[in-house]
Amino acid sequence: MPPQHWPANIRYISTCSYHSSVSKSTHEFLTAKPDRVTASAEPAARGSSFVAIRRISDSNHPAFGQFGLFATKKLKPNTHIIDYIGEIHCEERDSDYDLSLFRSADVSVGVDASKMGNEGRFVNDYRGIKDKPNALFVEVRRPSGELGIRIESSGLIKKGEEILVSYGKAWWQARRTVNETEWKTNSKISGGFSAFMHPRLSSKGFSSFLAFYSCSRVQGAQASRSFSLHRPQCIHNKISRVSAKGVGQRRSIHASASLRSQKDPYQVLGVERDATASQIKKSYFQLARKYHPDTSTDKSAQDKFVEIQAAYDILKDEKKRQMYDQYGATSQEPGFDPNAFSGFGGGFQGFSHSFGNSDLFSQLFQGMSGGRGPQSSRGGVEDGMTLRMARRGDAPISGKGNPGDLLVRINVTPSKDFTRQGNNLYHKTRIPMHVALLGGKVRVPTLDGDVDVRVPGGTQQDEEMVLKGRGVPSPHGGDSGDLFVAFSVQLPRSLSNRQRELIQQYADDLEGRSSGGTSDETSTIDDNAKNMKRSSEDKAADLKKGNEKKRRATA
Ligand SMILES: C[S@@+](CC[C@H](N)C(=O)[O-])C[C@H]1O[C@@H](n2cnc3c(N)ncnc32)[C@H](O)[C@@H]1O
Repeated sequence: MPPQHWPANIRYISTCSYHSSVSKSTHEFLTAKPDRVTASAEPAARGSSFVAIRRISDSNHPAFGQFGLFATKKLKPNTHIIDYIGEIHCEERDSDYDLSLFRSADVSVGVDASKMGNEGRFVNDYRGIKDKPNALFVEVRRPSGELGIRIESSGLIKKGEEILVSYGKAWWQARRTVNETEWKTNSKISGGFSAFMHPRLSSKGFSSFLAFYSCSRVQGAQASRSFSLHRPQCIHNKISRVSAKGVGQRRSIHASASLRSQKDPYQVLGVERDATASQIKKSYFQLARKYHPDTSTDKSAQDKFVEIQAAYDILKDEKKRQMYDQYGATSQEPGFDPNAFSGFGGGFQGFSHSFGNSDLFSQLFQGMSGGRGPQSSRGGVEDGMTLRMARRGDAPISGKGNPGDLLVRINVTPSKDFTRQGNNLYHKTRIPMHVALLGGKVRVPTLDGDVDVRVPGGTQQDEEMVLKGRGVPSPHGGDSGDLFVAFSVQLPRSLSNRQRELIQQYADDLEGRSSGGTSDETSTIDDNAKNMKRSSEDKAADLKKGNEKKRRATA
């Protein structure tokens, strides 16, 4: 029976439902039968006994008019209040009730209670209501083996008090940002933890979010973990605010020890070297299920789970796998570049390859803030783009497992030389009138330094010349863009007498008149203007005379 105030258009369910977007292997993983039931003898999914849905009638409440979840009795700290029940799916959804359940490099699972769920869907965020939350989302393996999320009290909750959690700063930031402007162009979004899926993200935003999330998420899971944890030491896109020194220090704590101790991924996953992608995936899911720290009784489950993740990380990625096959474990080290010293790094990848092992972050910082780092400026990165550097993020809070990913949000400093459209660059160069008329050379900046460009005689104002391949390299490894050079013809503001005489001759010649005399003074722009006026008056007079002649001849 649905509880009081349950909305008629939403299905009330007491156990999670699985959407068709959840693949068989993901489903198996999410519902893994534990080797041994470790959880207490609590009900499979706690229902409504501790909570009631109430309409928010306080006009000062930010969710005024909506509903909230209230305690029906006094709840001690760490009480399992209610499970968050909804539809488990692997889709990108536009829902404010979509809680993030599990995320790996290639699957993202949410529990969405927008169309079906239980009372848990009515829990509000504490912001604007209380100083801090009194409850939190906790990930659990239910006694049935099902992976789920429940709401637990973090402190004492009085009878009648609203149960409030934290959705995570990132969720609110994303929500605000998405409402205000497009995600793509926003550079203010900081990473951070978000319990809910970010609302209304474009595909691009969504994948960025996944990456942000993977930085925060504790991998190599513990039996239960807080979903409201915000990890301030995570560094995302705020590179420009952090000193190179500070960044370097932080980084050194989490140097890629796990990478260095990497075992043969084929052996770890128990597959042949020529295994297909689906064989690898299958084996990964089997092993991940077997050694999941929540359910496995194996003492070394945690370490094995981490190894399995790391191995899969390489073998699921065609490029990484190819590199591993060719160059071995070193190829997975940060900064490894098979084409070292062979010139440009090749766009996106070149960017990450450009960092050596010594001090990745300070180099990164220099590259980013200077904006002239050869790899970053040639790498084809764009303003607002996020570079993901696998496992260069923070270490798991548990101390075990792979580090998260480092996401670097690029803020490209505008260039004074170029404007950019896609991979093409535009540069406007001034040329003197005589060069425009007679032809010549002009020095033009390019990403590789200044070059001489030949200007053809008779070049018109704003005419463009294309320097093929001198634009920005494609971040995806394709052709570089072009550099378009637009010519701006500069007219002299003043002429010497001789120059004026010559121009006059030119004008007379053009207009079929004999040359006039000159004075000894240097003409100014005003003189020129007067001359121009005079010359057009002359022209008009000539025309009049000509017409007169014509008329007479006709008559
Ligand atoms: C998971 S639902 C919570 C239940 C919701 N109040 C209802 O009646 O359906 C999340 C939505 O509740 C609202 N909400 C929750 N906490 C809020 C807060 N602190 N301030 C403003 N709105 C809040 C927002 O509209 C948000 O999208």
